[in-house]
Amino acid sequence: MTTGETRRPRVGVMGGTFDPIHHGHLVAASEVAQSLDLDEVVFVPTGQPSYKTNVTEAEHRYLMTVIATASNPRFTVSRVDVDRAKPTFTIDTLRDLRRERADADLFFITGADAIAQILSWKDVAELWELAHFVAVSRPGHVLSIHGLPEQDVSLLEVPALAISSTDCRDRVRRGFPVWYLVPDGVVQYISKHHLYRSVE
Ligand SMILES: Nc1ncnc2c1ncn2[C@@H]1O[C@H](COP(=O)(O)OP(=O)(O)OP(=O)(O)O)[C@@H](O)[C@H]1O
Ligand SMILES: O=C(O)c1ccc[n+]([C@@H]2O[C@H](COP(=O)([O-])O)[C@@H](O)[C@H]2O)c1
Repeated sequence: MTTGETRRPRVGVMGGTFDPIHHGHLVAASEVAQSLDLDEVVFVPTGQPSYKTNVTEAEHRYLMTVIATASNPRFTVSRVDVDRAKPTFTIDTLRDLRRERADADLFFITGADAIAQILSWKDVAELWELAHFVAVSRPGHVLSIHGLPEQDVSLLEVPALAISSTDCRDRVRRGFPVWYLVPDGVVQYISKHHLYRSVE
């Protein structure tokens, strides 16, 4: 960059169902932000996820995401997917964020399990034009760029946290603690709103 040129903001986008958000999500976003020198990471809870059924009400998942990210000045939360009255597809997420952040470069963050499925995502050819994709390691999943466009996808090893939302929900349902798997405020939110007590 020559003197006088302004740097384009570098914005990470962490999409997820976040049912509930846990420390695996937060560590992934933090590590990518550090490694790619991001100015901000926007967490985007899905509205109605396209491939998951029986998820918790979007407003609860959104509020838990706000609570979990509140203490990090680089983390923000977007309602673009929660407020869209149709199933969530990343193509729509990125189109909306591009409109809002026309001056920024977007970096969509996924785990190793999600990137392995990406070729089946809606309008995948256009996804590469809207953002660079950063896939992070996740215990139990192979992190691979095989079959993906190398110029559009980066891989990053992050500290291994064997945490999943499925396991957190299951622990709450069985009466086991989720302290230290999810942020303290999220533990309290789950308890206050009696989430995950029974299988819907
Ligand atoms: N422990 C983890 N380490 C690294 N990446 C993760 C981890 N948990 C989730 N991710 C990634 O975060 C994104 C959002 O994940 P999601 O909200 O579906 O959580 P999950 O734990 O996979 O949920 P569930 O168990 O309900 O399927 C996905 O790209 C996923 O791969
Ligand atoms: O666009 C798609 O076709 C698509 C299919 C599956 C998942 N995604 C996105 O991948 C992210 C993680 O999804 P999930 O279901 O694992 O929480 C989230 O942002 C989803 O919107 C996107």
